[in-house]
Amino acid sequence: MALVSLTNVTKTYPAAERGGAPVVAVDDVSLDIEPGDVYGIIGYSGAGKSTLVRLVNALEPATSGRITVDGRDLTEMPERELRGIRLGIGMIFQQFNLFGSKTVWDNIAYPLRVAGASRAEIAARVAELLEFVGLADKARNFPDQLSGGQKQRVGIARALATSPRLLLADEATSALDPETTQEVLALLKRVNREFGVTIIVITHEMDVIQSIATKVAVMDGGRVIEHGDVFEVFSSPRNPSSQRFVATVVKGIPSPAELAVLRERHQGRIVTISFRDGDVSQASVFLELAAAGLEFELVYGGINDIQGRAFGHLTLAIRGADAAIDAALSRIASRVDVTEVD
Ligand SMILES: Nc1ncnc2c1ncn2[C@@H]1O[C@H](COP(=O)(O)OP(=O)(O)OP(=O)(O)O)[C@@H](O)[C@H]1O
Repeated sequence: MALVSLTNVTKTYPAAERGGAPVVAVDDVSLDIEPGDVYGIIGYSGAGKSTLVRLVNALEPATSGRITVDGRDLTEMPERELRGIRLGIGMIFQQFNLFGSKTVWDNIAYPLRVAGASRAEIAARVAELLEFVGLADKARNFPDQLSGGQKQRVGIARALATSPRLLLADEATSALDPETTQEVLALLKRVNREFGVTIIVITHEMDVIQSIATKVAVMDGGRVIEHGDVFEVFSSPRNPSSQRFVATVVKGIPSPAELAVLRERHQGRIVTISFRDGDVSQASVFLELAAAGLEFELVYGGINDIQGRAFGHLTLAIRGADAAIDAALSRIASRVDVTEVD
């Protein structure tokens, strides 16, 4: 059974001005998040990602549709029970949201106190979590004595205090530099693997998804326009809008401006060939072109790695008789994706 299940969920906000149109922040979204998933939700600013998280976290009610967490329907649940649901969901934020006047220890202890844990339980759990996030020596420090990465590790420890099954991370690494981002992502991976916590990661940073998510949903205008296995969605996005989004982060796809430069610099037909792990080898493509007597050079390219599986794009300038190029490309296109730039 899915841990989080959304069925035809819509969230509408009233118009900001009188007479204006209401804002449909989440539009008819259906999504299942299975136990153990690290589920990425991506999309440009305003796509509806944060709203979706607030609905799952029961901070706001959906306008229509059904949301279940752990099999329990949030839609009709009284406030008292919703509070219990919220306790079972950890949350980390871009700005960390730590209590500045409390020590690291007290920040992590806070949710346990709210949940009514005993002094001994709190002491044991906080010590365990400090050890887990590698901050045992910072217990008595205050948040403003910590680096951004350390603050987020405290945020993670606090979110895990009540042993939630689900962790929501809303732009949790967006305020961090690339190296610290990788450290925090590695910690989230451990949270998922060692504690079996299901994680929903909201981000506009595709490299975050690439490094930790197993599944991804792409949102645009409140709708989920594509979802599935990260490798599948990133290596062959089907929806034109997700293709544009993916192209901005995937290595090897020239932007329109770069293509214009390539066309100026190189003679011949410009063709991008996309490879996926397990597809045909690059060598066989080059051999095919050479066997057809065509001259070609590699003018742009890149290989991406998503959790050990590779895919990439190579752009070639090919010169020779048009008919020979057409014949070679059609043979190649029967085995890999070929896109000619016109
Ligand atoms: N409380 C609110 N009242 C009115 N409109 C809202 C409210 N919250 C969000 N919206 C609108 O809903 C849409 C989706 O916003 P949301 O914050 O969910 O997007 P997002 O994908 O998380 O964007 P970002 O990455 O910038 O946070 C936007 O048009 C936003 O202006």
